[in-house]
Amino acid sequence: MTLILHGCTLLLREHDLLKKAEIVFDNDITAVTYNSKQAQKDGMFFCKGTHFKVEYLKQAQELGASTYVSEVEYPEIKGMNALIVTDVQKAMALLGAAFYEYPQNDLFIVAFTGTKGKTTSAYFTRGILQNYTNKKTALFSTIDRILGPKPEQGFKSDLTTPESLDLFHDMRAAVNNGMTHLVMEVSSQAYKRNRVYGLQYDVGFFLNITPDHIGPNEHPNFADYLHCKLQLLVNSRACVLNGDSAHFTEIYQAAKATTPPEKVYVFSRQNSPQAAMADVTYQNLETTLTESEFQLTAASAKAQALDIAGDYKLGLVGDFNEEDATAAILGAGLAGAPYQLAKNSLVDVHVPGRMESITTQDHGIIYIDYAHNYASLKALLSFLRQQNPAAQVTVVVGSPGNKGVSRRHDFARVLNEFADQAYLTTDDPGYEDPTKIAAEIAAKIDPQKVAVTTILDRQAAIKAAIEHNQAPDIVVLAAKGADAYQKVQGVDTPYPNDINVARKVIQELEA
Ligand SMILES: CC(=O)N[C@H]1[C@@H](OP(=O)(O)OP(=O)(O)OC[C@H]2O[C@@H](n3ccc(=O)[nH]c3=O)[C@H](O)[C@@H]2O)O[C@H](CO)[C@@H](O)[C@@H]1O[C@H](C)C(=O)N[C@@H](C)C(=O)N[C@H](CCC(=O)O)C(=O)O
Ligand SMILES: Nc1ncnc2c1ncn2[C@@H]1O[C@H](COP(=O)(O)OP(=O)(O)OP(=O)(O)O)[C@@H](O)[C@H]1O
Repeated sequence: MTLILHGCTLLLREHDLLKKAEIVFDNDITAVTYNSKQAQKDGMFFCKGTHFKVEYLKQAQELGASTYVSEVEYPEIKGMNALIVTDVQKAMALLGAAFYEYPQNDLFIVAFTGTKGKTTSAYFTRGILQNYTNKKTALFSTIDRILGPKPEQGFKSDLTTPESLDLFHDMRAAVNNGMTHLVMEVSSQAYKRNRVYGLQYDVGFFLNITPDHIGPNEHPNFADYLHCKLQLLVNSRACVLNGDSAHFTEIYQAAKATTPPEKVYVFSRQNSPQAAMADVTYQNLETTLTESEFQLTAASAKAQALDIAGDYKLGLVGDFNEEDATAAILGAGLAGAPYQLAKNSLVDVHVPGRMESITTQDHGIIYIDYAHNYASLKALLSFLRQQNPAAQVTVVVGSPGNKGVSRRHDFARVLNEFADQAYLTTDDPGYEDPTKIAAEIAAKIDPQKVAVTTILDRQAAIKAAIEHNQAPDIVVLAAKGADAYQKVQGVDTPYPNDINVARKVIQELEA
């Protein structure tokens, strides 16, 4: 793949991004990168980021990069073309898409944003579309990125939504691997950082929004968080909205502003206030310990045309999973997948670390779930309370360091509302002291309502919680899902994951 330098300046000018172009020699660009260590001969290097240093640009030049794109000039760098732009992230997304020859044009893209449920909905949608497309659906999720059918074409994700260059690189790889569809998660950071600038989706979902990701490295306030998320709708050819989301009026307005009404779909719970205007409603039929059954009704003519109404079964419990599954059925339906195929596919979908359960002989049921903010932990615990009114609920939980600091008090609040016992432990402490994080959670827990024990060693905390639990009581291992590491002092320290730890503890206890 090649970019012509003159073409780059034209593209940047067209988007009013180019401040200045210093062309030393007019060569073709044969590589693009933002990582100096990966720079190549005749490559284009993007100078971006909070911790950027001129040494990186020097290294890129030494490795052969001939052009740099930057918001500031580096006069000390001689013998390189310089494209000075007003926004390097936007420039990188535009030039990245051009370099990889617009792979998005060869993919039907279903995109999800929302505070909660992106990964689950993406997995459900892909589960259906894999059968509909004969295994030609790629996935860009928080858990993993799957670019093709072979095991080596999938890997663990570092970000929910990758940097633009990685995004377009991976889309191109997916197309080259024969993929025709892509299901992807779009984080608010992706818009804040222009990782998806210029990208259009065939179907864009707004699942829900509650305060989260507000802090020094993320969003300055809730208004900014909502604004970033709404951008997804402006860039979607068809929009699907959860009518039960907070801020629905603003969400609906954003969708209507740029998408014709016949391409805007609303879904809601059947008994919700928005049901009257919803195109699709859903209601629970039956829930067991491991399965839930629900019914989807198509109210409007455009929803009926999709052929998705009927009864469905999920191998995952939790009323929030029915919400995510309804979204997925609509997304797959808009891609063409009909009812029977969706029904048969959905029942088999497994989402790593989301509502996994282990039924023990003597120690009750253990639930492992990724709930890691107020809204998701509340959704999880209120559901389990409602399903098991006679059970005592023990929660093993910690809160991360250096981000989402408000979660500490939020966790205390939700534990006060729904738990009987809490084991406070370690969860990605980063550069903070986990003892201090646990103490901050504990300080807001009402000891009259919740018995608190702090055990920083996560495996030991899980063991203690399960050991002391008896049927019909429940243990919830919250917030880490299937994470296979703890982030400690900037290092991803291997951790066997909560599911494996729980299995091992139960095996030892019941041997
Ligand atoms: C705040 C944020 O979005 N930061 C991301 C951003 O960092 P940055 O652009 O500031 O880059 P930096 O780390 O300061 O490094 C500066 C630059 O020097 C380059 N470099 C560095 C070293 C070197 O030797 N040579 C070199 O060229 C780096 O490649 C980089 O381009 O670009 C990096 C990739 O280049 C990301 O890894 C990093 O994500 C950080 C780790 C992160 O945690 N981001 C979170 C907040 C995030 O994006 N989360 C969302 C989900 C949350 C949500 O729902 O909003 C996500 O999509 O994952
Ligand atoms: N629709 C929903 N509403 C509220 N909570 C949900 C919903 N769907 C899932 N959850 C809860 O949130 C947790 C995370 O779900 P999921 O990974 O699908 O969300 P996400 O949007 O990808 O989250 P994150 O951005 O934190 O990675 C689940 O383990 C579950 O407890």
